[in-house]
Amino acid sequence: MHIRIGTRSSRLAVWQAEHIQSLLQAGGLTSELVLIETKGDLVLDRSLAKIGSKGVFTQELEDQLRTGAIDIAVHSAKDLPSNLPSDLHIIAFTEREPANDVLVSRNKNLSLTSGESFRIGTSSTRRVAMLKHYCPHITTVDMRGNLQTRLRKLDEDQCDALLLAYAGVHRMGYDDLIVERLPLAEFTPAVAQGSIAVEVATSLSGEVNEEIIRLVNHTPTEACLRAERAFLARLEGGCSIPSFALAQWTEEKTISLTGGLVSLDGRELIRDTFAGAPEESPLIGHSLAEAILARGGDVLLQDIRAHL
Ligand SMILES: NCc1[nH]cc(CCC(=O)O)c1CC(=O)O
Repeated sequence: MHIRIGTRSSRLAVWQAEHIQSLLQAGGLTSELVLIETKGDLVLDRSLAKIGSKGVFTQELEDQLRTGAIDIAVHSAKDLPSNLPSDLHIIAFTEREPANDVLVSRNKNLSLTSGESFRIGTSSTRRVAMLKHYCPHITTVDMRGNLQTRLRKLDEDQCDALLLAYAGVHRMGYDDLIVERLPLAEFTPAVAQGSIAVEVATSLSGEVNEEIIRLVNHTPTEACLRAERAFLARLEGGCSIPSFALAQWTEEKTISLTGGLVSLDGRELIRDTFAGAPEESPLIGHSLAEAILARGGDVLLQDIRAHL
């Protein structure tokens, strides 16, 4: 069985596709990478919120799944829209890396807790809004592009630090540049941050499906991410909305899901926690979303949509 793996061509995307490739290899499945450019890679002069449509990093890969040019598409799970078309689905999530954001800089003395003012490069509405909420002394500089491009901008002094997902920084081998790990309880990450997802067309044969799931899927991560993605789906939000959610396994083998919304100006932040059995993870996500909407999240969302 030979698998054609579709991936974006950024270094992080290729690393992730090669990671899936090695998991398949361990089970005796050979594979090759097919590099595909997406709108998110090509349009670099506008923020993701402005490009607007969900799936800016995924659409072209999904087109190739449909034509059968590739068998599976590998994505950062975070980049996948919460509502997939009915002819496509995610069959596997890799074991999640630590999900937190990290501060990356050449200056080891920088810290968000110092109260000192400095410039952080980020294009994420969630990170900008959370910084306004927790660290109003920080200024943000809009910064798109892949990890290498952002590091170059850091070195060109366009900002003093970057705020990034630990997972991507670690995968690229930049751990040495991490000057601070942000606490999950405050800087709760984006839905699905830290895991890699395998997406396929529903037409892919059952046998291949089963084998890929067996070799790649991490069941606890999957239960957590299905809860988080159900939360995001209920809010009808893509990665451009400043929402956040993190599900964790508890010692009692239940799932505890914390998540919410933050206003673009950072003034309002709504957060709540729901727990339940892993089999009910979509329900947990849905309940959390309902609670957030009922506590003022509905008005907040309207306001966010009007300003993006
Ligand atoms: N939208 C960009 C993106 N998508 C996934 C990751 C990091 C890897 C991951 O979360 O698995 C990143 C970069 C970042 O947010 O710093």
